[in-house]
Amino acid sequence: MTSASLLDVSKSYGRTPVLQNINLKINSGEFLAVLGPSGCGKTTLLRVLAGFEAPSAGEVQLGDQTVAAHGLMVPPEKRGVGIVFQNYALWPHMSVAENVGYALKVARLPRPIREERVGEALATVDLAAFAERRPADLSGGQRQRVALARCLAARNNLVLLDEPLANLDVHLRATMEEEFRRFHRESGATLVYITHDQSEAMALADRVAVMDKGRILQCASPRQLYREPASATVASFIGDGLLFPVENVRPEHAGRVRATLLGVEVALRAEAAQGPVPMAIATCHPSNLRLSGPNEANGLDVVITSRVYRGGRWSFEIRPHADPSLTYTIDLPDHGGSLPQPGEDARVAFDDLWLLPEGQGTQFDFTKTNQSSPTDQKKVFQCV
Ligand SMILES: Nc1ncnc2c1ncn2[C@@H]1O[C@H](COP(=O)(O)OP(=O)(O)OP(=O)(O)O)[C@@H](O)[C@H]1O
Repeated sequence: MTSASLLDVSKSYGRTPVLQNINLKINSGEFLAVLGPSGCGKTTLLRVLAGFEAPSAGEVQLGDQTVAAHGLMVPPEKRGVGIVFQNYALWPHMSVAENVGYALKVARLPRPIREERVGEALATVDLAAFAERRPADLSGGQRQRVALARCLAARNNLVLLDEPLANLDVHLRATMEEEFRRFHRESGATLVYITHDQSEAMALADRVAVMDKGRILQCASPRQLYREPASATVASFIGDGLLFPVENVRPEHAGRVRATLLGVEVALRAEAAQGPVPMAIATCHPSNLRLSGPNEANGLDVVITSRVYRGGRWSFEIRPHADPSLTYTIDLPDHGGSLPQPGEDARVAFDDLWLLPEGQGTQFDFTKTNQSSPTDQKKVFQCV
C-alpha cells in the first residue's frame, strides 16, 4: 500500500491557473473520491499524481518518495501507479489476458509468473472465462473489469480512476460500484477516484475531496460532508442543502449555538470553537423540515407556492413570510393525512440545523441558491 501527498501543488497552463495550492494527503489503503464540476481540475490533479504533468509549484510524494518537486520529475512508468480511464484504454489487437499481462511482459517477468498473476487477476474480477477474447467482444462493464485486472496483475499499490463509470448505463454502474468496492477490499490498494457524480462518490469513498475552480473546498468523510459542510458551496451541493440567513449567533455550550433565523429563535449544531457573530449562514437538508402546528413555538411562517407528489413523499416549495424573495424546496413524507395546498399558509419547524463555520452571511445572495429539487439527485455540481 502507498500513501500519496500533494504539498502546496499548483498547476497553470500559460497564465491560466488550473490547480491552486492543493494540499491533500491520501492515506495508505484509503478510497478517496475527488468530486467536482467539469473543468474544476480533477483530471489535472490525477495527471499530476500519475506523472503525466509536472506541477508548476509544490511537491508530490508517493509513500516516502518525492516524485515531483522543483527540478525533479519521476516519469509515470517509474511511479508504479495504475490508471483506469473511462474509455478503458485497452489494446484492441490483444486478447484480454495479453492486455492484463502487458505491463508484466514489458517489465520482463518470467512467463510462468506472468501467467499466474494474470490468471489470479482475471479470476478476481470474474473474467477467467474471457481470457482469450478481444476487448471488442466484451461489454463496457467487462472492459472496465479488464482495466481493473491490469492494475491487480501489476500489483499497483496506488490506482487512479478517472470517471470509470461515465460510459456505462445506470444498471451497470450499480454493479460496477460493487466491483470497485470488492477491488478495493481484495487488493488493499490506495484508490483515487475521480467523479462528478456525488451519489457515486458518497457511496464508494472513505473520504471525498470536493473541488471547485482548481481548489479543494473540503475533504472529509461522506457523512461529515453531509452533516457538517464547511462552506455554502459544499452545503448547497451535497444532498441539496438549503441555506438560511441567521443573525445574532450565541454559543450555548461546545458544539451548540442559538441564533435568529428569519425572525425565529433556533438551536443549531456548530463547530466546538464557534464564537458569537452578528450574521452567519445556517444549513439543513430538505428532509430536516416538517410541518408544525400553528401554535407550536419557533416555527417559520411560510406560504406554500407549489407541491408535487413524488411517491411516498411530497416536495413542497415554500416562501417565508419574513422574506418572500427566498424559495426553499422541502421534502415531506406522505402519511396519508391532509396537507396544505398551494397558496395556503403553513408553519414549518427545523429538526436539525448546522451553522456554517465560515461566519459570513452579510454578502451572501440567498436568492440564488435553494432552487433545486431534492428529487433531481443533482448529478452535476452547481456553484452558488
Ligand atoms: N493541456 C492543457 N492546456 C490548456 N488548458 C488545459 C489543458 N488541460 C486542461 N486544461 C484546462 O484546465 C481546466 C481543468 O481541466 P481538467 O480536465 O483537469 O478538469 P476536470 O475537472 O477533469 O473536467 P472534466 O470533468 O470535464 O473532465 C479546464 O479549464 C481545461 O480546459
